[in-house]
Amino acid sequence: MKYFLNEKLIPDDGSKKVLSDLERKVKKENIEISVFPDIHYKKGSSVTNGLLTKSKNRILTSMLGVTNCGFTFGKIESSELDDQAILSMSKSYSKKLESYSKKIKFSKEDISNMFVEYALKELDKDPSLKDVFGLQTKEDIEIEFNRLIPKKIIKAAQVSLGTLGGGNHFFEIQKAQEVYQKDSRLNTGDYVYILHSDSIAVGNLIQIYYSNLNELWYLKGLKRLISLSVYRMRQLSYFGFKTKTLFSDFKNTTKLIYGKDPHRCISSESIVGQNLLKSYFFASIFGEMNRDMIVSEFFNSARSSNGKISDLRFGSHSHDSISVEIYDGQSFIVQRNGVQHLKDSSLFALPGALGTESYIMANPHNYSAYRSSNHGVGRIMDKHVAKGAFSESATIEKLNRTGIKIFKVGSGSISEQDPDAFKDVEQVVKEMEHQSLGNRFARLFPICSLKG
Ligand SMILES: Nc1nc2c(ncn2[C@@H]2O[C@H](COP(=O)(O)O)[C@@H](O)[C@H]2O)c(=O)[nH]1
Ligand SMILES: [Mn+2]
Repeated sequence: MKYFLNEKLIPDDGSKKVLSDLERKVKKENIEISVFPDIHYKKGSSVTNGLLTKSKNRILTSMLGVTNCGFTFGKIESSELDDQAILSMSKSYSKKLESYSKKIKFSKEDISNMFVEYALKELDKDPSLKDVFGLQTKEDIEIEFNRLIPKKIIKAAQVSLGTLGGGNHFFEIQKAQEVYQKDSRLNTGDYVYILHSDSIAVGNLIQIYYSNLNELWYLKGLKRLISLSVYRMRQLSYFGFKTKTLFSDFKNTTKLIYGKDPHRCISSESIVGQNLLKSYFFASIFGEMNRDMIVSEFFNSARSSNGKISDLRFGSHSHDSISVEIYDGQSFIVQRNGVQHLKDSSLFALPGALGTESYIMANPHNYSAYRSSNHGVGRIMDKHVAKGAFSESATIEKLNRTGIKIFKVGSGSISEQDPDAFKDVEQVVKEMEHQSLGNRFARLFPICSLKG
């Protein structure tokens, strides 16, 4: 186990036990585990947040989730901006964003074409994936997309593209308080947006198709029974008729969807393993499409009231992923759960918590950390614990005192996001510098948050 943190940053929340169980279970599978400073326990999950696993060819099912949760961030460029203008453009965009949910805004053809265009771009950025996936041309992508992605998922994409999703997803505008490194891209007083969202409905459906359905645990009674039966039927149709791996790769397909062990592994070289990698790749593309859509809609909406305003994008980094990566000339399966894949980017976002300081960090390109860093500070209280510890009104009052303006666009709880449920950002940033995971580039403070 590789630790990129001081032990003091491991909260007393059960994560140590989860880690040792995981280590014991995967010992024989030859999987290397790295732990990052945002480590924390997540109710219902058999792994902690802040984990990266690397293996020659094993897909560890407990590390799979709704793929491409990530941060997209950049500077809002305009010569005439102040806090009031930011608040007014955010308020009008929040109304728009709220009204997007449940509306079909794109045709099936639009969605399929966007998937293919984004896939082409991704493969051009990382040409080694073309060989890994056997996707050399646009036609190859179209064939594999149609073979692996069911109509149900296209429909989900039609409805959800451009929406924020729930939970702790947010779109925040922050103001630079201090810029530590001389750089023409950012000055004190500039405004920065940070968007946190994932592949929402698309990623959720892919995750459910390729799982043993244990994630339906949170449903109760009849609802659970009905959902289980519906999804089992969908899986049987997907693996029996659409991809047919129930016949061509019976052993791995049944291990994947019926196996009880949360830490079961399947080979990435098996037929179902290959399909899984490509399906998660397409789901991950939706995460990117969606964050791009949200950001561009914000700027479109802001332009209607503010004229000259533009997006100076700093980066977009997923922190929940499964990918094939080359290290020292060899390819590996790398899975990240709450760990940002920074690749060659110069900057990355490090949000603190709602109503607290955040940072833009410079990427030290740490090869031993697989060009990765933690994706935030991490919790000291899991969501359900925070919900019990803080009332909705007490958290709102606490946030009001910080001066942040909150525009609610979803039905997520605010007390779950209470700033006191998170680790201290200064302590985490200091540790990141110590571990060569990132260097301070700019310190930010939020003006407003559009909350999912
Ligand atoms: N600025 C904000 N930062 C937040 C908020 N909620 C969480 N966080 C930070 O981001 C990561 C992301 O969490 P995860 O759900 O992807 O695990 C978390 O560790 C915090 O540091 C917020 O509302 N605003
Ligand atoms: Mn996330």
